[in-house]
Amino acid sequence: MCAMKLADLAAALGATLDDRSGHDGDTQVTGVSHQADWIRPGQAFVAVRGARFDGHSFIGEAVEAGAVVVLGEGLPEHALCPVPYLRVPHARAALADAATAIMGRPSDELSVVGVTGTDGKTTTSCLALHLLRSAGRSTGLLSTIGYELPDGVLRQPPSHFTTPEAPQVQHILREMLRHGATDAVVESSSHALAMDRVRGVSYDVAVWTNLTGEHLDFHGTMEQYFADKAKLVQRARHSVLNADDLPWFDQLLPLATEGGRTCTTYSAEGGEADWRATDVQEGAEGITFTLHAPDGRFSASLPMIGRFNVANALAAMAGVAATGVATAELVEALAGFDGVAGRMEMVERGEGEPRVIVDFAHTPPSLEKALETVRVTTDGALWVVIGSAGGPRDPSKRAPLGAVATRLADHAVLTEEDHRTTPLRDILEEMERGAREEGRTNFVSIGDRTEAIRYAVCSAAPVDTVLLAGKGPEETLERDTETIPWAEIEQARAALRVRREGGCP
Ligand SMILES: CC(=O)N[C@H]1[C@@H](OP(=O)(O)OP(=O)(O)OC[C@H]2O[C@@H](n3ccc(=O)[nH]c3=O)[C@H](O)[C@@H]2O)O[C@H](CO)[C@@H](O)[C@@H]1O[C@H](C)C(=O)N[C@@H](C)C(=O)N[C@H](CCC(=O)O)C(=O)O
Ligand SMILES: Nc1ncnc2c1ncn2[C@@H]1O[C@H](COP(=O)(O)OP(=O)(O)OP(=O)(O)O)[C@@H](O)[C@H]1O
Repeated sequence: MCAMKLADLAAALGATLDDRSGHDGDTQVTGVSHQADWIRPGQAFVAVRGARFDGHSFIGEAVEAGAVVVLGEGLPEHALCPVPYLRVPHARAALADAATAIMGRPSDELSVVGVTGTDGKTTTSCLALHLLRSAGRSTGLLSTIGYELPDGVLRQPPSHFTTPEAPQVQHILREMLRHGATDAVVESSSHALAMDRVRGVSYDVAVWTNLTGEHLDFHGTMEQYFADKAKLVQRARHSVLNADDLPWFDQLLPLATEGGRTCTTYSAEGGEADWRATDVQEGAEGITFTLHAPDGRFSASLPMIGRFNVANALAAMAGVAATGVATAELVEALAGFDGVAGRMEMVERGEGEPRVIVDFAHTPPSLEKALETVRVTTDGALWVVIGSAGGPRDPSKRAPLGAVATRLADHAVLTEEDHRTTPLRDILEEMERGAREEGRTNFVSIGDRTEAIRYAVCSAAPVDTVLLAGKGPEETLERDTETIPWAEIEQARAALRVRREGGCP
């Protein structure tokens, strides 16, 4: 177990001990958490003042669970803290620094590839993991889909995040090391970069996919969103940048090369870059292209659909090449990639059945790209089933999603997607408004997602494609205050079964 003395922890954080509670510097601190009900005996509780709660109100719960010290930006007047209180300037920074110190700075012993961007982070992370492992590197992964130690078993941290809070990040990196990892791929969300969840991770390589409007409810402006994500590039020894991602590429380039750090560039459009793709041919089962790499030209084959995956493949190859893997090896490994669950995943189908694809696209730009790319290999009509999340999630994307769905598909089925306590009718009306403003009427709204999927699968002709967008691999659906188990791929299979067995209306 990792542990450190309270006095050493205070020194490492540059913190002041509040003498109201007295203290013993020799107390062993065996871990740290921001969440009171996760505290185990001997750990430190960091009281974070958040948007919804003040962590100080959970001090009693944390101490009862065994917290030996509390860290925070200041104990409220008259508040009781029966254990030592360490005053720190920034609670989230202290959370990360404490976790990093207690876990013994695991990332210093790993070669870490970080991946950030609005779309394609998970796909690029999984591609990088596959390429590293194919090169014989013992590699771990931390990503939206969960985390993997080098044994390749997918596990879930105790909260569903792309990048969990710093104690989980540091713990998982330590576990990777304990299981013999030399390399790690860390998908790094903009929230994580903004909220110090990955402070304490020393990145060797930063991979940038792209930046489009998302999460503006949290970041406020595109400039702030960019600045938060750019932190990854500013911290890495080497960066891999997307030359097609304008205007951001031009702003990132100087940041990536500040202070003698290095960078490589890629372009899936065949533009000027170190890694380029030309002659892109999309087939029903995969894509081929000519790869122009710094050390030569190669014929590459990617067993995935979706033209944007060429960009993800280039990003992953350039990122892994920066850790010392030869291009020929990367090209060979790419051809053996199994894909990522819930991202352009094709559902098995029988004779006379439409092609059904499960995809995670849930932003207007990614939906646009998903529909455009699926269109290329669709002989008949294109159907899309799509919803938009409720609760605090960015409401400004609802109307654009309706617009994109009805403009680029022949038939759109608007439905639920984690509407939480937001009235579903309000979300659907926004999506319908977006469609109507485009002058489109090719949609129906069916609130129940199971029924919506069945309707599309039953209505589609054998030459058609049905894209089930938005849920991808997610395992739950949030309906009002209920969270129900969900598996989109099973929903798709069930709908095809209904069709096969003559159960369609
Ligand atoms: C905007 C955001 O990311 N907020 C996160 C943040 O909230 P916050 O700082 O406002 O904290 P708070 O909820 O007010 O709570 C304050 C403190 O009290 C503690 N607490 C709270 C309640 C309790 O019963 N006990 C307790 O100890 C909390 O752990 C926290 O330390 O810290 C909380 C504790 O970890 C998170 O639950 C919360 O995630 C919210 C719910 C969330 O949905 N985050 C999403 C948007 C997110 O992080 N997504 C990114 C990006 C995904 C993508 O790119 O698509 C991700 O990395 O997953
Ligand atoms: N490079 C890309 N550009 C645009 N869209 C993409 C790209 N890569 C993937 N997508 C689309 O975005 C969806 C999500 O892909 P992926 O999970 O890899 O991205 P992500 O950034 O991890 O998303 P999230 O953070 O929301 O999990 C895919 O299903 C696909 O439709």
